[in-house]
Amino acid sequence: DPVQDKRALLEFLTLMRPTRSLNWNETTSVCNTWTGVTCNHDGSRITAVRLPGVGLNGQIPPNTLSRLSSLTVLSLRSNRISGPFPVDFVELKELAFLYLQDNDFSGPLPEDFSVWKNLTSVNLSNNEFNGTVPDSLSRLRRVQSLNLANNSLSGDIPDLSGVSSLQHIDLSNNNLNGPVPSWLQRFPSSSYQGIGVVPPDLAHQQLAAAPQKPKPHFLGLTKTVFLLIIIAVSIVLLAVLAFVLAVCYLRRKLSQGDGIVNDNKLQKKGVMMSPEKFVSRMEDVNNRLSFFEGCNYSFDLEDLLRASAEVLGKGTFGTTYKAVLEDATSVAVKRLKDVAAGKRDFEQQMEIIGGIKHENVVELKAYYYSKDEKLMVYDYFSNGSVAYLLHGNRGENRVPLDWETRMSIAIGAAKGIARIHQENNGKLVHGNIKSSNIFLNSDRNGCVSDLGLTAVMSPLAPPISRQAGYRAPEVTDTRKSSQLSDVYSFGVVLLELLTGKSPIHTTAGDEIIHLVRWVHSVVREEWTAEVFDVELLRYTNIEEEMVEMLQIAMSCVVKAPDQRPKMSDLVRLIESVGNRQASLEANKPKSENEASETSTPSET
Ligand SMILES: Nc1ncnc2c1ncn2[C@@H]1O[C@H](COP(=O)(O)OP(=O)(O)OP(=O)(O)O)[C@@H](O)[C@H]1O
Repeated sequence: DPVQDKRALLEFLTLMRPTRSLNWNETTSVCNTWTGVTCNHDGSRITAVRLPGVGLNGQIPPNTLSRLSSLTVLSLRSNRISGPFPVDFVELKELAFLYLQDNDFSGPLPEDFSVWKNLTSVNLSNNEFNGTVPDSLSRLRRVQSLNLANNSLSGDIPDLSGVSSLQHIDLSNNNLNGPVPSWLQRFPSSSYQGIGVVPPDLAHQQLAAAPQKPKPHFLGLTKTVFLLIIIAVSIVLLAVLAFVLAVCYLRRKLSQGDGIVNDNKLQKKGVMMSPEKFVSRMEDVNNRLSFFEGCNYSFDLEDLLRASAEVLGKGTFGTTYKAVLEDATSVAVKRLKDVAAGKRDFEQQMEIIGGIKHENVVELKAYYYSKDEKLMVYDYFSNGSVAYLLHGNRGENRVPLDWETRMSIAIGAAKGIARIHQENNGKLVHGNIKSSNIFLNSDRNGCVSDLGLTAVMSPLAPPISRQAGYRAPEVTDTRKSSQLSDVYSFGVVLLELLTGKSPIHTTAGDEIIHLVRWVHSVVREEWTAEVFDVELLRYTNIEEEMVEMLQIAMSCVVKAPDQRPKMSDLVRLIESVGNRQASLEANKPKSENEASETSTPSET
């Protein structure tokens, strides 16, 4: 245990005396048991303290938190902390995420923000900070999100046009001088609404020039006007009261409802929930987002609920949302339905999945399990899935998916699946391989997502499942998936890459086509060339490779599972197709090489 850090936190706790009791016990392990505290890998230092809505009162005692010199995340939001911004926070040199919003801090902001070189996200909104916005903010190089809204800041808006990392800023509802600078105008207008856009001098001049009206006094009004005003005010008050009662009623319903998260909450933008209430409910049952080691995210379940969310799609196992967090990070959150496994089995499976660190497997960053909700959190892939790249955006401005990228997708996905098959003593099954679960990693190679869920879900029979086109014939329900049925599904993805067609699609005459059967029939008639995507016909010198890839794909989708190749063999085979083409290219005479490069559109 980090003894010094632990002592600093205990002193902080004793002096702050939160109204909600924390399980911070001198005799227990700070890294393993203390609520809201995270340590580094070897447990030698505390790196994150998150205490939102625990009823902290009064000023932060000096020389307590500031001794946690390895702290990167500090969240004390939604408490009743008062007093000035703690000057000794300058000691927290590693600080990257600082959340002090929704407190009663007052006084000026720190003058020199540049002492926190790693600062990535700062939220000081909803306090009573006054004074000016420090110029030193413009020297931050990593800051992505800055929220100073709803304070009493005044003076000029500093020039942050050079802070290229900035993705989100909110200066709204302060007394800052206008006009709104052009760099700020590239952000949504809500970022600067309610700041005084007229310089105070000008405002004075305008006031002086305006004819001064005598101040009305209610005793000077006629009786009828006075009565009318009273009636109007009463109606407004009644309406407000009715509204407040309705909101309270709805909130109660929600908190008693059958899930911590429901579709409405996730779909509505910026959903607010009383932090105190929410946190207590989470911690009562000791439910928190479980992050995996090495994950550099710093948000909690409440942040997820407050994030703006957009439905990406409904799949076999649930609905996936894109959530944009306060610090502008986007994550994909999969909300599972019909989980059959109990908590321990679920957690065990998540640990297996989250333990896989491979460039061709989409990393599970965190998960959440409660009786009513099961969530999985991944990085968000802004380019969309392979399904989107192949079948989406078929309009005029479609960017064709070139052959090299298709090969990189195939090789990457094959390596990812082969890696998954090594896990859990060589027994782990992906169970849901399809093009919407394959993305492009930073090297533009395929990487696979959504693995290992069949083991924890209720069984799904073929007619219900949307996996139909990818499912091997022997799989009668999803729980019977095997590594060899993964090979079949991967073969269907290869066919998709080669033909550009979805696994089940309809023709112009509404005939339903099953891709595997269609390819078989075309090949049987020896019209092999007909199967390939017309988009690929623009490239020269790739026919041989395409035919070899077609043979590999066909070997995966044979009916008898034991005649299918293993994933490790497939990696070798597909790589040899790619490598051979590369070496052919390299051995060509220079002029020829220049004239016709593989996967370069021909000049037709
Ligand atoms: N990490 C992610 N980043 C971006 N988009 C994603 C991410 N994960 C999933 N999606 C997209 O969200 C949509 C819904 O995904 P989801 O996995 O819930 O369903 P699916 O892939 O259609 O079916 P299944 O549940 O059988 O996998 C799909 O279009 C998928 O490509």
